Amino acid sequence: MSALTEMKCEACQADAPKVTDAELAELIGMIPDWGVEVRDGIMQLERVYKFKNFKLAMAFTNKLADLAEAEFHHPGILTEWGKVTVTWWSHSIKGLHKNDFIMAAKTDQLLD
Ligand SMILES: C[C@H](O)[C@H](O)[C@H]1CNC2=NC(N)=NC(=O)C2=N1
Repeated sequence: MSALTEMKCEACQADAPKVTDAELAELIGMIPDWGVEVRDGIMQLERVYKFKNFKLAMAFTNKLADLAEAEFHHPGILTEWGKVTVTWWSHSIKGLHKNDFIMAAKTDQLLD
C-alpha cells in the first residue's frame, strides 16, 4: 500500500499548478509500472494492463470506471481483447496534477 493510495483527489481548479519537474521525478518513482507520454503537448501517465481475455479486461475496465466516479477524476481507457491501456492526466490544467499519480496508484490496487 503506497502513500499515494491513502490519499484522496482534490478538486482540480483550472488555475491549479502542474507538477514541477522535481515533483514529477519523485511521484513517478512511486508508480514504477507507469510511463510518461506527451500527446498534443499534454503530459500524461500511461500503463498497459494485460489480461487472459476480453471478459477480464472489461471487468477491470468497469472497476476502473467505478473508481473514477468515486474520485470524480477520470482516465482515458482503451479496452481490447486481453489488454487495457489506462491514461491519466488532468483535463482542467492540460497536464499532470498530483491527482493523476494518486489515481494511477489506485488503479494498480484494482488488481489486488
Ligand atoms: C468537465 C471536467 O472534465 C470534469 O468536471 C472533471 C471530472 N473528471 C476529470 N477528470 C480528469 N482526468 N481531469 C479533469 O480535469 C476532470 N474534471
